[in-house]
Amino acid sequence: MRPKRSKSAELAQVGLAARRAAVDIVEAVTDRGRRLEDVLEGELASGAASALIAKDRALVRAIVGTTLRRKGQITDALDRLMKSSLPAKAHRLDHILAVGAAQILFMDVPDHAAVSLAVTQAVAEPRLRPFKNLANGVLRNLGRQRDTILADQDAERLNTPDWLWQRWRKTYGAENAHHFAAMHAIEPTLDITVRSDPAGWAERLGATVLPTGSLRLVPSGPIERLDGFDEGAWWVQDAAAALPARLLGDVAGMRVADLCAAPGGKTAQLAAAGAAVTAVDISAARLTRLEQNLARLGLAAEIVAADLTDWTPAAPFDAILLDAPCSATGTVRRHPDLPWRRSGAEIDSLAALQARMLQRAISWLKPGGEIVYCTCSLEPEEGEAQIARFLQETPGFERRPIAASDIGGLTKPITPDGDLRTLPYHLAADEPRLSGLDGFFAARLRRL
Ligand SMILES: C[S@@+](CC[C@H](N)C(=O)[O-])C[C@H]1O[C@@H](n2cnc3c(N)ncnc32)[C@H](O)[C@@H]1O
Repeated sequence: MRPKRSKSAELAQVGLAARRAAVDIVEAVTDRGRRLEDVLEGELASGAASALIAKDRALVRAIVGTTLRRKGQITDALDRLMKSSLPAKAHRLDHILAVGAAQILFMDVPDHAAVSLAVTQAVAEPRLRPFKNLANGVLRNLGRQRDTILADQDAERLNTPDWLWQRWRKTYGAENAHHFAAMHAIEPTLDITVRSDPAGWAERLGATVLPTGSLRLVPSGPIERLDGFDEGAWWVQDAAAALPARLLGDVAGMRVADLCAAPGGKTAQLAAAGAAVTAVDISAARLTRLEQNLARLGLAAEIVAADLTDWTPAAPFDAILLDAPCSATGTVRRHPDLPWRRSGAEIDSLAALQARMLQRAISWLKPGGEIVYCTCSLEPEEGEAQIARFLQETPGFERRPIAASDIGGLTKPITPDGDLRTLPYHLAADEPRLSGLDGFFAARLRRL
């Protein structure tokens, strides 16, 4: 007969699987530079977390998110308590300690549980076993000294790697850099774009209608189970990401190119508004997602898998949206892994690619037609400076300034030149969790 396992032993087993999965994910992101979204998807589908139920999967997400959002503070706190760094062969223990520290410092997990689960993981790995007392001592001390350590830290500065901090300080000033980083510590809400009846859907989903028309909610449970998902009434899209397509105005009946379209949030907006959309992207895998998204929403578009730097359309367009590939530094709220996987070295080459794409795209526009250029970056090279240079060097185009009425009456995200510049702390609400926007830049240009 199989020996009966006690309820608490089973719970400990589940707790352990969740922590193991969290450590695997943090290791893949920080040591191997993998994207958090991809690793999470893989782990939950077939890795250590695949057997977990929804509640425990959510715990894995929460632990990993906290470990990455608070990475700087966690490293600083552990450094204060460890006399020397670990030998290379025990490097995985750094991740086990970080995941333990995230729970002790920032999560509603009893200290003794976080400590014991970390020590159990160390004991289970022969290379780490000799360090089990160290792990135990450091994490227990962390629990004791939590308040003193946290009070002594500059959280925002620590949680932003140097490359990003220096850039933001130079462009926006230290105070703004602090404000950005403060927003990055908060797990953002779910923003969705509805096809119609925002007020009705807000009521059904318990959401708020933002001034820009997007809905904002804190979902309980998986997104696919929310009301209206299966019937294609809405799609997930940050409220800032929903603005660029709106800048094209009424596109009903127009031929519109959505360039760099996948996974299709903006394609869906344009198609839902009645445009005949040609959606172009280089990535076949991402276009498959775009196709699936459109199918769920009951929307259609011409889908083209092509590299924009050598593709040419058969006929010109009435309007174009170019959502160019970029450093994505405006999306750290939703991608807390990004600052730790990037170095900023890619920004100049991305800016050069964006300029090339923009120059090609404008030649596909009918006279009098408009193009919206946008990036989800906070870096001026990919936004303001890009457009300033474009207007200086390209005759036959003018900026059509963005007005507050184009973006639901918001005035803060409009630059003196009339471009859109959303910042992570825009759209402040009383409740921090309901505040914030991704950092987007957009400019609207007209062919004369
Ligand atoms: C910011 S994402 C687009 C997001 C999308 N517009 C949306 O709203 O869902 C940038 C896209 O550019 C695509 N891309 C990158 N280089 C490209 C190229 N040379 N030609 C076409 N697409 C490219 C990427 O595959 C990626 O899907």
